[in-house]
Amino acid sequence: MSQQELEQRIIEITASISPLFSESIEAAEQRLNSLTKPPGSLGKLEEIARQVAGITGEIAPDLAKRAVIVMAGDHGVCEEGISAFPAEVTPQMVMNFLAGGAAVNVLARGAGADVFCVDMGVNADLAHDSLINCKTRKGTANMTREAAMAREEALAAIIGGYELTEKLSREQGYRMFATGEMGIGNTTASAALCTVLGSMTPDEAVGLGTGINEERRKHKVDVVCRAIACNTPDARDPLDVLAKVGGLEIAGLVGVILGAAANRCLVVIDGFISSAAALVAASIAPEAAAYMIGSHLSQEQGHRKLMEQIGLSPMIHLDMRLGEGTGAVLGFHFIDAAVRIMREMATFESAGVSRG
Ligand SMILES: O=C(O)c1ccc[n+]([C@@H]2O[C@H](COP(=O)([O-])O)[C@@H](O)[C@H]2O)c1
Ligand SMILES: Cc1cc2nc[nH]c2cc1C
Repeated sequence: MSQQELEQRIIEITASISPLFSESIEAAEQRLNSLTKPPGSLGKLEEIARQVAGITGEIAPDLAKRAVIVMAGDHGVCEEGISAFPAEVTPQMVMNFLAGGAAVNVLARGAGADVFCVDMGVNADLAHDSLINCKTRKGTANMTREAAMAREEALAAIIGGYELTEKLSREQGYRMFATGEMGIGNTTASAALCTVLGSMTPDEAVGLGTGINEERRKHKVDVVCRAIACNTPDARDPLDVLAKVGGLEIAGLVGVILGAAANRCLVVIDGFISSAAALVAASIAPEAAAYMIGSHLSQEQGHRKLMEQIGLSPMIHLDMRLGEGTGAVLGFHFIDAAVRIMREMATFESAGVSRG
């Protein structure tokens, strides 16, 4: 596809995302109020139940087909010494995902989810039967010196994530997705996205990532400032920002989120990097935000403010900061709980319990 065709495709995708079904939200609300509990007493589970109904059009949908999509990509900005780990961990962890040994594999098995691992731009030649190849380039450029990627590359990566998600939904019946990622250096790119597209200062957006100390965090703040000064991304054009200071796996996740929303699927958002992708997706297509469900609050310091800016509230607080989709997959358990409440709870009428 030419750049013009890719741009046109994004416009079409954005236009295809519909608001939630309001009648189904009302039906869910009525059902919740008929169940044997004081109104509203199941808190966020009730909110989730209404949102699930609005997304799918069903009060208690079958969400057995669920997947976590782990997008992997490398970051040229690692040259600046912004991570506690070397860049070669990205391809090494991809092989670990494919072997089933990473945290996300374990938690996905516990939540009945399938793991799809995608090479969006790992800086290595990887070959494995189960690896989905969506590589646009071998890692981004060092964004303190030039744009992380060309606009066309960012567009192609979004479309890659979109098409994968659409295919999984339409051809294989997946109805619930978790966003996952792996990319040494990607908390730096995410912090830059939050600074330009969110209303955060670099100092608020930059955290410790995989575990740097405060002195290195200060240096990371300076790296984010230099990347923004070098590229002057246009905050009114989220695709420009994504291309200049984002990442290939982040672009892939933007596509996953848009693909889920366009196909009326739930998309459960993981930690800081996934939420940065969610911010980009909501900046491109505001209607997509209604399909997002926040999972956990990451320890990465910018995450709380980022979630607030997207309008997401985390279901769980477990002091995690791993990424991979681990928090999002745990979130599946709470969505299952909300659906089960809708399906199995007795009503005041059926149980013969008096209303207040
Ligand atoms: O999801 C999070 O909130 C999160 C917070 C800190 C680190 N990570 C993971 O750690 C890697 C990025 O950290 P860093 O320090 O290399 O920028 C990347 O692979 C992420 O999946 C993830
Ligand atoms: C080992 C390791 C596993 C990860 N998973 C996601 N990010 C990660 C970063 C490191 C360093």
